[in-house]
Amino acid sequence: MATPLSSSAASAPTAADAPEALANIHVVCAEPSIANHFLAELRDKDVQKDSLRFRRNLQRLGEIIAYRISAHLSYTDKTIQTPLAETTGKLLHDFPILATVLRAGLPFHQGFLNYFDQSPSAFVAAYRIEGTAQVQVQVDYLSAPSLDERVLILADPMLATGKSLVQTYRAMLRFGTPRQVHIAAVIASPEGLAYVAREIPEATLWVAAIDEKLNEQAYIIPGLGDAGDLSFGSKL
Ligand SMILES: O=P(O)(O)OC[C@H]1O[C@H](OP(=O)(O)OP(=O)(O)O)[C@H](O)[C@@H]1O
Ligand SMILES: O=c1cc[nH]c(=O)[nH]1
Repeated sequence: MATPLSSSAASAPTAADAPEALANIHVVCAEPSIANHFLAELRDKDVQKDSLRFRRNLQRLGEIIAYRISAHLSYTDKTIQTPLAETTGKLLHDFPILATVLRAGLPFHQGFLNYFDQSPSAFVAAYRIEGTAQVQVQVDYLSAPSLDERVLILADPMLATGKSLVQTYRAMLRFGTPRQVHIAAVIASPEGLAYVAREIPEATLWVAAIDEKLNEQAYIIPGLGDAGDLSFGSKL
């Protein structure tokens, strides 16, 4: 099912929102792991010249967060016959629906799909309208299966103001009510993360890192720049 959607502006998040005070937020790079290495490469303007590596690092962080989320899903015992004996395996009860936001979401999404290989996907075209005083997001196109009673993972690498994720999620609810919601990003601003946590309290949030702030153009500082352009080339 594919539906064109109209634009709307959500109320602006403020820096006074403190994500530290909010439960349900997992910060993957808070502990040492290879995820920190992938994130450091994503941020490095010299390494960014290699767009293949940039996309692959987004994908690898998608894989890592997918693995972390998998610990929160349900499994069913199944009898398995090996070549030598019978044993019991645990199979994922139902594969989550994987939703992402074009364009920058695509490599991150692929990381989730690498692990949740039987998952259906949902795609949203959303973009920030340039030249407005406050960030406004246009949601143009949404293609999704039924979300009723499913686990939904909504993944977008950059969580700046949080408006893209909040508007995308609201638009997606036209396709049903999920029983569990996970929202994943690579880099979040403190105010954007607090905004998403406030507007979507039913979601568990997963981020690789929480950065310092947004700049006047609502870009994340230090951030990594424009994830869509770095993945796929600059827009006109
Ligand atoms: O939290 P927000 O303030 O809404 O910003 C985040 C959005 O910005 C990026 O997309 P972008 O608008 O750069 O589009 P692109 O992927 O097409 O380059 C990113 O992938 C998010 O969708
Ligand atoms: O810092 C930001 C903010 C929005 N989108 C990006 O790609 N980067």
